[in-house]
Amino acid sequence: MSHKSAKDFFAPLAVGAPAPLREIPARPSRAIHFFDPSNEKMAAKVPGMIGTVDVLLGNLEDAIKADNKVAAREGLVKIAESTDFGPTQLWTRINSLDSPWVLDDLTTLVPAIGDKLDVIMVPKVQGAEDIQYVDRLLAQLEAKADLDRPILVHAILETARGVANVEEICGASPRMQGLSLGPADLAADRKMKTTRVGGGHPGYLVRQDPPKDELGVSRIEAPRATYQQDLWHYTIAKMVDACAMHGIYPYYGPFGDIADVVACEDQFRNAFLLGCVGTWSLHPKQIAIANKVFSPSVEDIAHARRVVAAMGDGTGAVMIDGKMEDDASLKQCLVLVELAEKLAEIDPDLKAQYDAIEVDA
Ligand SMILES: CC(C)(COP(=O)(O)OP(=O)(O)OC[C@H]1O[C@@H](n2cnc3c(N)ncnc32)[C@H](O)[C@@H]1OP(=O)(O)O)[C@@H](O)C(=O)NCCC(=O)NCCSC(=O)C[C@H](O)C(=O)O
Ligand SMILES: [Mg+2]
Repeated sequence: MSHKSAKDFFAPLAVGAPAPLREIPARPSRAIHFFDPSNEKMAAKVPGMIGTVDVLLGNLEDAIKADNKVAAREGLVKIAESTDFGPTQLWTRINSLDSPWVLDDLTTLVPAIGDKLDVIMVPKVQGAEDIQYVDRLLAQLEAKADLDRPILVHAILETARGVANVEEICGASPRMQGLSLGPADLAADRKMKTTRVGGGHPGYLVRQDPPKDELGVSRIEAPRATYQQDLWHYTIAKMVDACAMHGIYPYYGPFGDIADVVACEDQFRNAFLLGCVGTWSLHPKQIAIANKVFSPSVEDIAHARRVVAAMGDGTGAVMIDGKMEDDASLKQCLVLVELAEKLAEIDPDLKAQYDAIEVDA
């Protein structure tokens, strides 16, 4: 595969297109809330969600019936034109690049609402060539629409080839904002034997070793604890590393068991701890879960601030509550403190909680 030379990487791909960003802003995006713009009930809820969710995403791809594709696209244009999104970002998920709808998605949305769209999510990305196609087309459309800032691109990791090519996808364009896991399509593409949209599976487990009898013979029929494992650990970790390497942002994806808010929270928290900055929300009740999980806890921020205060210039080692802290733990604490500061800028409740923390070094 040929790569652009370094000097051309940040050059606009069309005459008159806005200059690419050199750094992707770390805007809070704990929940990317999906809605169907062709569904009147859902669309009616959008204005009331502004300010309560970091990202609203008008979905045009899977979950939208073929007969409603045009209505969804037109519905999104109408909503974007008539709504002030305030602090909430507006994203869309376009149809897949091999579908009959995607060209009209892009050629309709960019001229009509390109100035309001922050990020375009591209599904089923297979490799750098998919991002480069969208990159050039967006530059042409942005130039034609006289936009003054580039629309960013987010890829969904939902094919085996996409996972294998994850690093080149992240580095394919300066528009790349981040990646999400698409566990349902990925499971199908990999021929995993599951039927769910994200989350765990009771069959994916390890079992405690068997106890032995008095002669030292293993009693394999004895009751033994089993521990369910995370089907998505490998892919999320791979995605997090690729994103971190390229200065862009990793997200978990959908959790389809809307009723199981407990397991949803667990899955989101695993992703948060591994380095993801947010997740998808498919139903209004998942927004609060995501906002809670992807905001550092007051306890973690209190501890992180103690470490920052105690470490002074950042060199050497100190003991806090019986544990050694040094440059490496300080850097972890700074990740949390900086995230808390960003979130406090847009979330007054969190700001009040973080401001109430007293640091005794
Ligand atoms: C999952 C749903 C189909 C459930 O819908 P419903 O049965 O209507 O739920 P409720 O009765 O509990 O809804 C209560 C009210 O809330 C409104 N509602 C529901 N969902 C949303 C929403 N996402 N945004 C705004 N408002 C919403 C209902 O209309 C009810 O309103 P009212 O009657 O006036 O009280 C539904 O939630 C849904 O379709 N969600 C989105 C699904 C989606 O986007 N799926 C695609 C993403 S996942 C994916 O693509 C897989 C991925 O790519 C992969 O490969 O892994
Ligand atoms: Mg999918």
